[in-house]
Amino acid sequence: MTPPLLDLYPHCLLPRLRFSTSARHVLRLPLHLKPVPSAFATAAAAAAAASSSSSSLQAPQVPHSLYGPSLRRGRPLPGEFDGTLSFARIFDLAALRVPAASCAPLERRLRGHLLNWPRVRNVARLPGDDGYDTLFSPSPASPNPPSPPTAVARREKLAREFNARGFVQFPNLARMSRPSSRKRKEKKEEDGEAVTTAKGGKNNVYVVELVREGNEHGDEWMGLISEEGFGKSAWRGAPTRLLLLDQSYAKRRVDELPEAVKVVLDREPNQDESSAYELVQCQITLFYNYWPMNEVLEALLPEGIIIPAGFETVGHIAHLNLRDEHLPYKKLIAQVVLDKNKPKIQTVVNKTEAIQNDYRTMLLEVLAGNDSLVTTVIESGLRFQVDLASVYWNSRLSTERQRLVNNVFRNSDVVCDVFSGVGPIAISAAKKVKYVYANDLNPTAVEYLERNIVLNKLERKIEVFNMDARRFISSIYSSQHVHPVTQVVMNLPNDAAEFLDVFRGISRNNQSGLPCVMPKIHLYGFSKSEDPEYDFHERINLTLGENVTDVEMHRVRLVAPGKWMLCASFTLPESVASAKPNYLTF
Ligand SMILES: C[S@@+](CC[C@H](N)C(=O)[O-])C[C@H]1O[C@@H](n2cnc3c(N)ncnc32)[C@H](O)[C@@H]1O
Repeated sequence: MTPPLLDLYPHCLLPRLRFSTSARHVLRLPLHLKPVPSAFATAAAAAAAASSSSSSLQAPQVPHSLYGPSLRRGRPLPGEFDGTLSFARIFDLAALRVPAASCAPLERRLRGHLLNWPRVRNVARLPGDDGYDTLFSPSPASPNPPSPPTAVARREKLAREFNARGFVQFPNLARMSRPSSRKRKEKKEEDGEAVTTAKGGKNNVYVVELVREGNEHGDEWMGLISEEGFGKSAWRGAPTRLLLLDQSYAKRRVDELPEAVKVVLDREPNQDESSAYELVQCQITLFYNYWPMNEVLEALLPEGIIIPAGFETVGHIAHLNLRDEHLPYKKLIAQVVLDKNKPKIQTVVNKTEAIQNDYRTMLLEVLAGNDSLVTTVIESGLRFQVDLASVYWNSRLSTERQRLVNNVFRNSDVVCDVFSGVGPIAISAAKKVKYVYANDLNPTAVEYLERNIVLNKLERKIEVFNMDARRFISSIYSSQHVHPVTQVVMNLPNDAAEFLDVFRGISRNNQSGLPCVMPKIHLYGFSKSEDPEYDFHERINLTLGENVTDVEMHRVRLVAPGKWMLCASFTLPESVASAKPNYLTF
């Protein structure tokens, strides 16, 4: 029976602080989910028995530090216990309200006592509390400060002084008169309801508000909390800032604070003997956009499931490798990955089957974002267009490609890339070496290879072939190619070694009239053996029918527990090149 669905909103903001368009979707999660951490006990219910393929493996739960923000701490927004999982969490803090001008020196002085949460600035400004000084500072000629102007007078003055430079001089006004295009768009998308991003951090990651109850300056601060800025309840004093204090000082009285903070509060009296700085209580609300991917996933997924920690990226595509236990939640996981990695990531896919076909392409399922699997990857300053649905690409091999090009190839080399794919080795080699022959069996890969050669303006240095590897190697050595090959790359790790026999007798077919140069071969392979180098060397000897000496082995990477990808580099023995061929290619 299909379990009932529970609507989960990535976060629930107050109506005027609605969710940004990127994450406004509703996450629909099967109700049979195990309760999410205690903070969300009301949101997701029941045990995660539903996953037929779920593994019994218990995830090592990372202990949560007692310090810093966490979805497990704080409290939800009021009135959010209606079955909706909320990611908005409120935390109580203490802050020093200080004049804006003293903020920077005080920040230095109170270092160690200020809030130190990732991605939260310890200086908070409140909307509306801005610009008064710039606009209405008394002229040096008149020592008496003018009485605060009325709202009408302020608007008139602004209108008089606002000109082309106004946007520089009065950033607040500029913001009010010309909302950013993004904000305008959001406004439209919100069915006419205004979305405000003015409060607190960037992109609604967090919002700081003063706690009004019990605040002796309650009325005064009311204006700051309004969104109207210069509206009728705007702040009338000089600009102030809040220096957010370390979370351990929340709700403490002045006499309970450390000496360094007390000194600031005690020793900076105003002319009227009142302190220039005051201790205020405030609250910070952290929204869905604030929380890192792993925290959100941990809240959403049933307890005991290993939280998918990472993914590979290919251009705008995030490539997940989900375990069986994740599959019932694959769309949910993908949506979180998308939300947390926008705008760089636009599409999230999962591999549905291990690579098995000749072209080494993957069967991918698009789980979130747009459906396009055609993307552009930039590697070592070169651009590669790739269609992940029909060609091979592996960003994890970029270090290995650089090793070959930077440390192994010389400028005078002529490189033969037998299994070139869309050209990451061939094209980066062509930037350096004299000439490149690049081949692949997959016609689509060859199409992209040609496209990428043009994209990187290397048409004159690469010749492209679309044939089987054996035929390609034979034809390179039998026909009259101008450039004698000095380096051969064979990057088809599962099977490349099997193709080595094609080198037997290649000098016999040499029709160039020139002596046959023995190329250096860079052959890739996998080994699960305890001694992977020995194992791979044995395979090379077997296929070539000779004992090849001086083989340099390089461990490229561990592709699975106990399984190494290796690169064996050796000069083709003359005895092999002149031996009787044991394989007919034509
Ligand atoms: C592992 S990929 C390597 C591609 C490229 N070197 C890279 O690093 O992206 C192997 C490539 O070999 C091609 N291939 C497979 N069998 C082949 C064959 N018999 N002859 C030529 N190319 C082949 C596949 O189409 C694939 O593009």
